[in-house]
Amino acid sequence: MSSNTTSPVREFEYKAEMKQLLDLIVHSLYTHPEIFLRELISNASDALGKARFRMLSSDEGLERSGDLKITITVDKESGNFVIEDTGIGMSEDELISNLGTVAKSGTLGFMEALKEQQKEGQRLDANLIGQFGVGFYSVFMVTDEVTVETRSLESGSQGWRWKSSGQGSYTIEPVEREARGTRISFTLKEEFKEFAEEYRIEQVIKKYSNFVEYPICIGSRQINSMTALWQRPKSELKPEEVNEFYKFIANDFKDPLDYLHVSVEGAVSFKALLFIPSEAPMELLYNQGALEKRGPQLYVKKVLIQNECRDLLPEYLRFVSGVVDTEDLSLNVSRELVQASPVMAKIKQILTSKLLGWFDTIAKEEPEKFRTFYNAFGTILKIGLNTDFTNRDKLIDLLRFETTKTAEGEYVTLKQYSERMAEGQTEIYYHSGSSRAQMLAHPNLEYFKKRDIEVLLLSDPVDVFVIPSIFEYDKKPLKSIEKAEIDMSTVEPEGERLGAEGTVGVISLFKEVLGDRIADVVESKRLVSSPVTLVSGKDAMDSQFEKMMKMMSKDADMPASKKILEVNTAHPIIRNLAGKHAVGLSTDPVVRAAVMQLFESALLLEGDLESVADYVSRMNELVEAATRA
Ligand SMILES: Nc1ncnc2c1ncn2[C@@H]1O[C@H](COP(=O)(O)OP(=O)(O)OP(=O)(O)O)[C@@H](O)[C@H]1O
Repeated sequence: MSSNTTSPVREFEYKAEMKQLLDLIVHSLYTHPEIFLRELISNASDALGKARFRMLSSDEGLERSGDLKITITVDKESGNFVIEDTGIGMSEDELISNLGTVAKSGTLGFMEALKEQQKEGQRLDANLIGQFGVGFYSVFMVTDEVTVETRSLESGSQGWRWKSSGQGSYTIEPVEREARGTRISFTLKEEFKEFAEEYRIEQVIKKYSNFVEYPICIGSRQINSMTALWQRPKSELKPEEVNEFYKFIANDFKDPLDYLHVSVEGAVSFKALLFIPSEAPMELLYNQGALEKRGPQLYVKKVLIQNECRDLLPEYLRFVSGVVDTEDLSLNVSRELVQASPVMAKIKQILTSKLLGWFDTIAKEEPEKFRTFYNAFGTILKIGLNTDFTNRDKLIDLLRFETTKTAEGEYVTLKQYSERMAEGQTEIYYHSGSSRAQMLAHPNLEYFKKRDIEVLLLSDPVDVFVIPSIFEYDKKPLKSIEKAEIDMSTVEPEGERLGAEGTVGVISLFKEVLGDRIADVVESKRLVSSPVTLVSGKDAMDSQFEKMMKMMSKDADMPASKKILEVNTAHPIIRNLAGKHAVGLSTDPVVRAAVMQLFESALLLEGDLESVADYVSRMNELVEAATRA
């Protein structure tokens, strides 16, 4: 390509603002220098998109020959780098306005952001470049001089060469250029010669531009093997292909549990391909806080804008991975603008509702799959109950519970529970504890077993935070069975109850021995076969909830709130103690030890017994007394 000798090379000065910007790019950006390649590819892909559009929308005067593609050619020895596209190209005026000035509104924002970072003493991140629409200039991070040769796709148009060292000026001259589109060439600075290695370029392409919809070739080899799957109609998606895509974007080695293809046209338009992983990712298993940083990838017009976009889904749905691609945002939108954009808010709202609907469909149509899903992500979903009030009812219907009437690992919904409640039952009962076995052994269940009333068994630690906040389902209040307020019509205990006098006596004995370790002692209506049990007062915290609070609080010595002790006045032990009291043996050490032991056994069942040593030594005293000749 020779320069046209009849036209002089014209030199242009950059404006002061532009000089400042270039200076920042050359001297201040340290992290992610590979961004330059993403930016050049993104510009090339835009240019190809515009060319395709022009070709589709007008018939005449355009050069249509050749494929729409991007070709990269490198020379390892010299560090020469060339990227060429067959896109729309630029006229002289376009070159001047596009590559010579900073007319973009994003640029000032970019400089501000860089200055902010600099103030905070951070290493400046080239990633910012893409967010502010000054992508082309990132090339000055890796080279001292750039040549752009370009020719517009209008038939018979003149070719132009633009050249700059990014210092203070650039030159433009006409050239003879046969090919349509743009060719950008430069020599890499010594420290960036890695980008003249094919493997390195391939890495960067795979990382940022794998789903650009035009071929990106190094020489004649196409690197971006996959197309933008989400852009295809759902019916054309092959499961193997979709699985491969998932593994690539989610860095998972297993196939996803399921995927959802979304295509929305209307007030906002976007396409999405979303995945439920087959297992909860490690980082989420141990740290739900990690949700905050996750999110699907955001593409704008098939160009990757953000890898983990937090604004597309509410936190409790961010275990879902995938891609969202919209035409309704501008490519050079900044992160702050993405966040504040009404487009994003709308997409988030639509996606949330689609996802919840999808989970519900899985539940109805593929119960086994739903069980796997719920076991892995149920706990995370529950976060939504206290954060997403718009979708609360949908979330409540997705909840699953084991109950006293299900087998282990079998679930019911609140709807099922409520529909099979016996006549006369007006409340939904739950019991929380650390395991199913421990919960089933609890004396507080005796009443419900005897009356054949189903009780939800909550063993997920987060349940105690979320389930009570449901308050009621289908107008039926949810009640913890350990609350003293539950209205229990008397169920017949095993054996005969004490008379009024005996009851008053034994209660006063318990009160006197236990003193301020207990809030109150009352006659139990719920116990059938156990002598005593502990319950919480109407306004007291549920004991499981209290335990969680204690675990989370720094104050490990936080005292447990006092419980109400219920005594079963038909139980032989209680009757015996009433007898001792009646004959004036309240101060007998064995009687007192027996009372204390009953109380501490109840604590033990709750998991609240503090001194096991005292408990065991008292037990030995009692055994000794019982075995005394
Ligand atoms: N390969 C190309 N072919 C045609 N025009 C190009 C090419 N590269 C850049 N341009 C033009 O130069 C302009 C400036 O590019 P630059 O990368 O600085 O910003 P941008 O592309 O608008 O923003 P961003 O890089 O964030 O998408 C582009 O908008 C485009 O008009």
